[in-house]
Amino acid sequence: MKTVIIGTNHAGIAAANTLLDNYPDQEIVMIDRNSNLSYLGCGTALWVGRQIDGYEGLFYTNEEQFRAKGAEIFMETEVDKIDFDNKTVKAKSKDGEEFDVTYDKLIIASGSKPIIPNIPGKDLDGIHFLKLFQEGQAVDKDMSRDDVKTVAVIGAGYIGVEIAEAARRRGKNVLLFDAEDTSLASYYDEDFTKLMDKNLADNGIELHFSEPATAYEGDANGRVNKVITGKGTYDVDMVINSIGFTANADLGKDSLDTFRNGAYIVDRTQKTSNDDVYAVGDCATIYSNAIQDTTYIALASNAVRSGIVAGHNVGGTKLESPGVQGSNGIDIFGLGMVSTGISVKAAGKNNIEVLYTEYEDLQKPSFIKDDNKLVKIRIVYEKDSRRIVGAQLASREDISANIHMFSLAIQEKLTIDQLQLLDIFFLPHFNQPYNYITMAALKAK
Ligand SMILES: Cc1cc2nc3c(=O)[nH]c(=O)nc-3n(C[C@H](O)[C@H](O)[C@H](O)COP(=O)(O)OP(=O)(O)OC[C@H]3O[C@@H](n4cnc5c(N)ncnc54)[C@H](O)[C@@H]3O)c2cc1C
Ligand SMILES: NC(=O)C1=CN([C@@H]2O[C@H](COP(=O)(O)OP(=O)(O)OC[C@H]3O[C@@H](n4cnc5c(N)ncnc54)[C@H](O)[C@@H]3O)[C@@H](O)[C@H]2O)C=CC1
Repeated sequence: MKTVIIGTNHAGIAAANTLLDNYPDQEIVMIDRNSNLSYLGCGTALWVGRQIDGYEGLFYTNEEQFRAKGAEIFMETEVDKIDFDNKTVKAKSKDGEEFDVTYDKLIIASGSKPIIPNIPGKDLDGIHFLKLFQEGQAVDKDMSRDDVKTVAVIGAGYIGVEIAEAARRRGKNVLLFDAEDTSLASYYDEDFTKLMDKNLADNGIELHFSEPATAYEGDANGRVNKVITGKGTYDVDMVINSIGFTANADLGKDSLDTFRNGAYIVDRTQKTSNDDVYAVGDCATIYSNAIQDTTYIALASNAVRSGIVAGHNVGGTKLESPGVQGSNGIDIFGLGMVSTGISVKAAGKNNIEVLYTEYEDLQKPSFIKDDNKLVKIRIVYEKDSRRIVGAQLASREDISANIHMFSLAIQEKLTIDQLQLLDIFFLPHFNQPYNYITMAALKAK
């Protein structure tokens, strides 16, 4: 059996390793247009903000490791067409050499691409995106220029907030713009986003919300020097666009069923509408247990899991994904926030009628004087069924591991009432006897 994998980043790597490690008879061909693989984009802001020594540790594998396992791997090689009828991938190397590769099964792991704001001035120098390692390098280089004093970040989602922090840590004036009236609007409800907005402002980031950029202007050398919005004109020396990702799924768009954003629609085994073609990671849809429907969530965690699922199914072991909750987290200037499932706001957008319960308390009993910070929790549940559909937590303590339990609760359709008397251990070094999870659940109407 010969399997071709297009795209060798997180999803493609997970599929390839699953096949190579578990199905020795498989012939694996991996193709990627990039010169590197396994780059953890999540580390870009840490590196650019000088919170880690450099970028070297942000790669967790390389092409030699795949060759050693027996795969054939072509880097800097672009697939420009797939002939689904003849089960052939048409590829072109960086030297212009064109060649065909046939397959029995195909796994498309072509990922996502940043959404480009289609506004005047979008092609000026000094305007950046943050997806590839090379784009991180370009941002880092530009930020090292002495004449770059003011950085505009367009989009205050996860990438925007993280790179705004990094630019501030590099001593820049930072202007953060978003079309919504808060940061992180698609992940948290207002009570939580307000905490992050204050945190950003307290650390010197100038917030411009409900203020999308409408144009960029440049100097005589063609370098951006102004951001224009409906509310004003701002002098800037550099722009970073981070207004979201969309699926990079052009290769199969005329042959495979696609979602409203173009992603390949897949079933729980990652199979597309073609029996011999699987799609994994950011180029594919995913099943959300919170909304109980197919959706699109671009995360490395989902990419890895979907790659494992596809690998086993292609290898011959039927394995269905349990679906996801879109669990995610962020840490900015020491404020940590984690969420899973849907917020109250997102429930409204999905026409799901919900209630919520919340609680705020110190992590540990008040007699613990050191490292004892406030924790804010909100649990969102469906009004009629009382099924838990989301949770959000914020603290300056590391409370991140709590979110996994809520992820499991959503996956397993537990109700808010089942949480009330859940056995949660107590030790003052860690937590309180009247735990905030228990207290929030007991308060649920
Ligand atoms: C700055 C940043 C920070 C992030 N932080 C986090 C985080 O903290 N947590 C988290 O879970 N997620 C995070 N993400 C999201 C995460 O990186 C993506 O969800 C993940 O990369 C998706 O993996 P993927 O393999 O599906 O796609 P991609 O990473 O997009 O990889 C797709 C691969 O396909 C190749 N390719 C595409 N088309 C072709 C073609 N025609 N021919 C050959 N090769 C092709 C590309 O070169 C690429 O290597 C972050 C993303 C960024 C950019
Ligand atoms: N910590 C994590 O888990 C991280 C995850 N990622 C993932 O990578 C993907 C891409 O990240 P982002 O680009 O930050 O997307 P995002 O979806 O997190 O945020 C995009 C932001 O841009 C705003 N926006 C949209 N159009 C706009 C416009 N025209 N003008 C101004 N603002 C506009 C939105 O309101 C939103 O706040 C996401 O799926 C994200 O979850 C990225 C970084 C870190």
